[in-house]
Amino acid sequence: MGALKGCIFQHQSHKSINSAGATPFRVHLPLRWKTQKRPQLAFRCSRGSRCVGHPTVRCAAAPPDTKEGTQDTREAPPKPAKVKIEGVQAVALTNTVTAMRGICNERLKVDVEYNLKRGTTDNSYLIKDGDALILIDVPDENFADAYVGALKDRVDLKSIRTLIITHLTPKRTASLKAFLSARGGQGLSIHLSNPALQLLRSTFGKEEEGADILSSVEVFAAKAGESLEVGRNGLLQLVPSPTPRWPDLLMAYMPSERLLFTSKMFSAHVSPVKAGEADGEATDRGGWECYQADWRNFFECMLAPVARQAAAALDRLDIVAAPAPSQAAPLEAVLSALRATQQALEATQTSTFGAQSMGSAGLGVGLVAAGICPMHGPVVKSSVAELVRQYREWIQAQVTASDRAQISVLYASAYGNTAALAQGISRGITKAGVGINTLNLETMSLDEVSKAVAESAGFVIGSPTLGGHMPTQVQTALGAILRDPKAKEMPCGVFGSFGWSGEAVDELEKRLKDAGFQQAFDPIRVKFKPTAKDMQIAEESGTDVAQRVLKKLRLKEKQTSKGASKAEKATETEQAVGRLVGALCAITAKDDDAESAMLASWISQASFDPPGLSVAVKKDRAAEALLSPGVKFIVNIMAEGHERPLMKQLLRSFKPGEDRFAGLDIERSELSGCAVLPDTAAYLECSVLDQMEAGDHWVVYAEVTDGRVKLEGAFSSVHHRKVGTTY
Ligand SMILES: Cc1cc2nc3c(=O)[nH]c(=O)nc-3n(C[C@H](O)[C@H](O)[C@H](O)COP(=O)(O)O)c2cc1C
Repeated sequence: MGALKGCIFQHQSHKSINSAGATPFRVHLPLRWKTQKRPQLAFRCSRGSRCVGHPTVRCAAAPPDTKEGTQDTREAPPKPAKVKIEGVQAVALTNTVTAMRGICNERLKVDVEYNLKRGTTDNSYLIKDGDALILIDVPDENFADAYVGALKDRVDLKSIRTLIITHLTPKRTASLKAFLSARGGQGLSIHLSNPALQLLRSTFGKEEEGADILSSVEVFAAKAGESLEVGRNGLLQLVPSPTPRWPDLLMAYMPSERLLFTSKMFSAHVSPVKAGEADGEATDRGGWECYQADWRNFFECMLAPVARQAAAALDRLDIVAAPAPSQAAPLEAVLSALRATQQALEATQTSTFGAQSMGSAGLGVGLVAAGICPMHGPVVKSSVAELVRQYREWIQAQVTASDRAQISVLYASAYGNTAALAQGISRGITKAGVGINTLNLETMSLDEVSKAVAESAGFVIGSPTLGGHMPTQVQTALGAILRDPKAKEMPCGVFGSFGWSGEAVDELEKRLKDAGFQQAFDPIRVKFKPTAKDMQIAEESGTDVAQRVLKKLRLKEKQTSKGASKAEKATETEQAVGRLVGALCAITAKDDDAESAMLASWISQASFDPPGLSVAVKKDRAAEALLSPGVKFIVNIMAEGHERPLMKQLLRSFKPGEDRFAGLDIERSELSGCAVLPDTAAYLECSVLDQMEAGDHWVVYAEVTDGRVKLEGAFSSVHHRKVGTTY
């Protein structure tokens, strides 16, 4: 072993790492793996000799603690589940624009962090340019074959002369490769942002075949304010819109059709297409009422952590929603109405959202959008005004929360597993009404990390275990935190994904503990990809750390104000609201291996036929995540005189992911698998149909699909209060 200088792995398999004996090695790895298709890992042996990289070198050394040929007991990472493709559908949006979308209607367990319960679509758009065509985007690699096939059936690939790429990832370069291999590069120009161009060159362009095809393509880095000509009189304006999450994001606006191609912005992971729907049939029926929860969820996962930058990107676009069409009106009708009103709009610069013209970068005037064409989910037609207005409100709420208190979420992640946990934690923090500053340590300087922590009221730090350690970037960030005396006063937490030993999280925990830091939740250690339960724990941990931060803030505020009780301080209105009563219930919900329960009295019957009810769920409740449309849950209605043990059980504080029913004699519903609690008056099986934001709560509307009376003759337990400011 001593003679071994190092080894290059051409294939990124854990088995090969194991057989080379990763344990005594120091791993120097490019954290940009996720942006590389087949990464080469440079190892350095524990004696410090630098690895001499050569792609044909193969490491033949046996690990020191196993005999050659003995079976390796370390676990290989689970294979990612294959996404089931429904097909690729072409839908004409106008006479010149057709949406081509790859459809997946099943629940995507592989992407549990995005809560993909209603499938998703991967959209691209074909624009008629005289006799030629412009293509906007190629889909994820899962759709590559079906997509190129569908495109070939529809058009002569050679007639596509321009390709605009609004966002590029390694998985999209795979589809690009399929497209270019089928078409050839001659006579094609590609427009993309500068960061996307760098990625294209460093991945696809490095492969022999890729470099060959690319050499015949004209590639342009898009500049702000740049326009491409479309047809005789039309234009397509390109708007680079970088955010920290998507530094390469590019949007495009087509004034002649008033269509805005927004890439990831205004996307939703939901499939608006029913199975078996043919080309041209889909109309993306419905708008805000159908997809609001999906748009919101996408925003919370992807944009809430970078709200300030998202605000800047939105300002740059300065979208002015066109007057909303009636739901059934075809887009064409709206467009002609728009043509008549646009001049007036441009002259006054008054937006539909009030006098909020925010000054666009590079485009001069507000963009009148009759349709928003995103990368995922439905084309936004009837809900442009609503969606844009809500985006502004969500962003504003996030910025306001950050102004009050902010938590830094610091992480590095080579394969996205630790990143997924960071996402879950961030969601939990947002739910509690605290701002977040998410920092991918791979791309941040030490100064930026120190500044972010100094401006925060709490922090969480996450790391994968690689070669028995945390990567250098995490080590460095941890060093900066340990040196900051103010950081020691902050609620904090650690998390990370690992394969077999998981030293990184242990080390993070130990070093913070030894230095006297207060960790708000138990370390989150997840083997490879997080399950639904792991994500639940991550989310609840995020809420825990945020609530600690808020508690500290409230304590500070209390010290500066004279302390009277809530009831004494209540206004007459608040006392009057407190006269509203409800039945005392316990909601039990289950989603895959994640489960939760909560005490609830804000439940009312809301429909006779079919029977339906509404439940108000506080936004920072753990169970909130399990009450999204499509989910089943049970309302256990407590019986007068029997409520105490259940209340005692459910009102104690639980650790993230802790079993809420330990010690209770519960039964399981055959219909939903949810817990049926003992000694209740009755229970109702419910299915969530809709969700509406209502102040600091979500109002969930659910259909009652079944029910049982358990204690014949028992009265329901009623919850009385003094004021309307608490339950
Ligand atoms: C080169 C390499 C070395 C690794 N070394 C370890 C290790 O020493 N111990 C361990 O528990 N897991 C190890 N793993 C497994 C990773 O920790 C695991 O894949 C984890 O899910 C990565 O998290 P991420 O997706 O956030 O990067 C290693 C993986 C690779 C590719």
